[in-house]
Amino acid sequence: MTSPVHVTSEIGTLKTVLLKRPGKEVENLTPDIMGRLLFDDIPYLPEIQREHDFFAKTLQDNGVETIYLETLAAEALDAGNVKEEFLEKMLDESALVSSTLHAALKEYLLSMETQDMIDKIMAGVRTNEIDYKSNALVDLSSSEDYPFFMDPMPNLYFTRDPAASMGDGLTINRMTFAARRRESLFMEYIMEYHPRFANKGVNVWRSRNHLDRMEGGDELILNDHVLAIGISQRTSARSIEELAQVLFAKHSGFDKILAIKIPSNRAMMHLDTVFTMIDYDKFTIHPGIQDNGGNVDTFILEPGKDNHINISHRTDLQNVLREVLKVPELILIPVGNGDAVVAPREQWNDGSNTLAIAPNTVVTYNRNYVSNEVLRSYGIKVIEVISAELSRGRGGPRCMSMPIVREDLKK
Ligand SMILES: NC(=[NH2+])NCCC[C@H](N)C(=O)O
Repeated sequence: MTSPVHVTSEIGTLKTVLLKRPGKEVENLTPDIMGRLLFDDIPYLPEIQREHDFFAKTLQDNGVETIYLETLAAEALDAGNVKEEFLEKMLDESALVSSTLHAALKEYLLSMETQDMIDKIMAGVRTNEIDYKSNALVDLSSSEDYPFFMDPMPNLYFTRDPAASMGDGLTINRMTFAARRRESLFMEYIMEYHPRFANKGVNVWRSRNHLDRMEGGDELILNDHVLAIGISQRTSARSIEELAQVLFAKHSGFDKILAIKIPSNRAMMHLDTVFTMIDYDKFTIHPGIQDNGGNVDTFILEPGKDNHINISHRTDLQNVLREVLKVPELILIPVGNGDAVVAPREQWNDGSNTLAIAPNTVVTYNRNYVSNEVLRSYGIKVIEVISAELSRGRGGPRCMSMPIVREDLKK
């Protein structure tokens, strides 16, 4: 039986991708909370939706099936008859102050159609939506008028992060920040109950029930044997080692992981903000992750004797990639042409966050025009999408897409 999840590279022709159309959650941001919710500005909803629809249409026009997180989530709950169970878990994870509020929100949300309930949970629940007066001391004594009972989840349109396809399976991730932690619950239920995925042999290599963090923006599938995973603000070294244990023991097909250490800061939160694969022998790179000699700390994890993991340390990333990919030459293309102003500007707007939809063909933001021209000068086919509002969330085409099926690469 072929698995409904199948991704053995970053660049194989993209067949099916998971998206989330930005909804009210991106408008439920205020200057007071946007920093905590990992936004730098507040998108204009009709425009961000128009841009996202354009992104989806671009993928469809190139033969990609687009499926939507919000739709699959509602279908999964109905198919599994688990609407109430899901809601209970979601409320448990929503930092509610009291059990009476829990009960009130449960009644409010459960009375909705499943799709409306999902959309509402994603958008957030305002305090003025239900008639509820808290008698908890924390509320009675609080001088702050916080407007939400349940916070919005504005980062959901970055479907790449809460889960990541890997071979015939995926990781469902424990997210770093509380602002995004509930997001991966949707994927857990989709894999468990949606008829497209449930009981179809999809391996969950790592579940969200871990203490250590991992996010899909750090997880790159270099080929059917080799992964690159960022040690970053969002993914810990420990979780990479834990994942390696599982992948090596369970005959996943993956027998090498390059753990690439990148600076831990907001601009470079995930490996895919500074490094993405474009072709068999080409990558984008933000020069900011290399030292003056072009070095990057890279650790190679491989299966050793008796379930041990052998780890070797290298700094010559370019050579390491050339060796593991078995290509005669390997090209690292600098975002913004490496210019001292253009590179950090375009990287900030995800100039190196390319989404390959086939070898040598990428989707990128139009605003990163310098990087796009550099890519074209290497003979790469660059398909641009509009990006004024989408980029305000600090994620690009790769972050906004979670491949479900890619064609295998020809050997
Ligand atoms: N794979 C990525 N680079 N995702 C970008 C996610 C951006 C999001 N605002 C966050 O901070 O989490």
